[in-house]
Amino acid sequence: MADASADRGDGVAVVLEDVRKTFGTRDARISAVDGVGLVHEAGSVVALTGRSGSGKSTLLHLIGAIERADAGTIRVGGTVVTAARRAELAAYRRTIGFVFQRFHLLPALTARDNVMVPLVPDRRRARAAAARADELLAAVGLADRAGALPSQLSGGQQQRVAIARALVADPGLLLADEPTGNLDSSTGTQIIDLLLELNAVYGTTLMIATHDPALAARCGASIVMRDGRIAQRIEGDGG
Ligand SMILES: Nc1ncnc2c1ncn2[C@@H]1O[C@H](COP(=O)(O)OP(=O)(O)OP(=O)(O)O)[C@@H](O)[C@H]1O
Repeated sequence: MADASADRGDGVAVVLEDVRKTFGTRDARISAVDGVGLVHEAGSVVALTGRSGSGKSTLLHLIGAIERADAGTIRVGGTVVTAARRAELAAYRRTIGFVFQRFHLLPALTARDNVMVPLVPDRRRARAAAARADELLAAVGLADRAGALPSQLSGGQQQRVAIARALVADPGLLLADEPTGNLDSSTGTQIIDLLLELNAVYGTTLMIATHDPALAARCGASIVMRDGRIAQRIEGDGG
């Protein structure tokens, strides 16, 4: 990976207090997140594990302001996400990165243009944005594929582009929802290596929802979710 330590950003802390989210109607309510509290230190890495339906994705969506909590408090760095108004939320969303199981790249755009998508379009800064995209593509091992379309890349390479895109706005927090779920195990291992390396270089706080025990074991800590609650917290060696 290219040495980008000069760019090392500041990860942000994530603090949740009694966060709740239900879906459905009054007759058929599902408590997807049912009173979650946690403190996740700036620059650290945590895996969210637990069975399908235990609330991992919903929790990431609440923290990332993709969905709104019904109750409780979510603080990310200096932003109280649960109290923020629309404009503040829009600004907040630009300060976090998201990586999904399905890479969600735009098929008609090159790798470089996909990475540049989150940057506010500004003709005067187009050259700087392209340079930043190329730097991040180099950091994820794709220096020579900047001009390739997603269809010309393997699954692992597409996920690398998605990770570069998530990092382009220098987020203090990266939320990853099953980032290795669509990849074979050796490619998945490379993606884990990359995420942990990026955390070490940039200091970005990482929260990773995963069914992959190998990934969870390598994070600094694991939170096991059950029925929308935190059932257990396991401190790992982070290695
Ligand atoms: N938009 C929605 N509308 C209704 N119910 C939802 C919605 N999103 C999630 N749920 C429900 O909330 C619960 C938690 O779902 P969530 O996707 O957060 O779990 P998960 O642990 O991420 O599962 P998986 O590992 O399968 O991705 C489930 O019962 C799910 O069916």
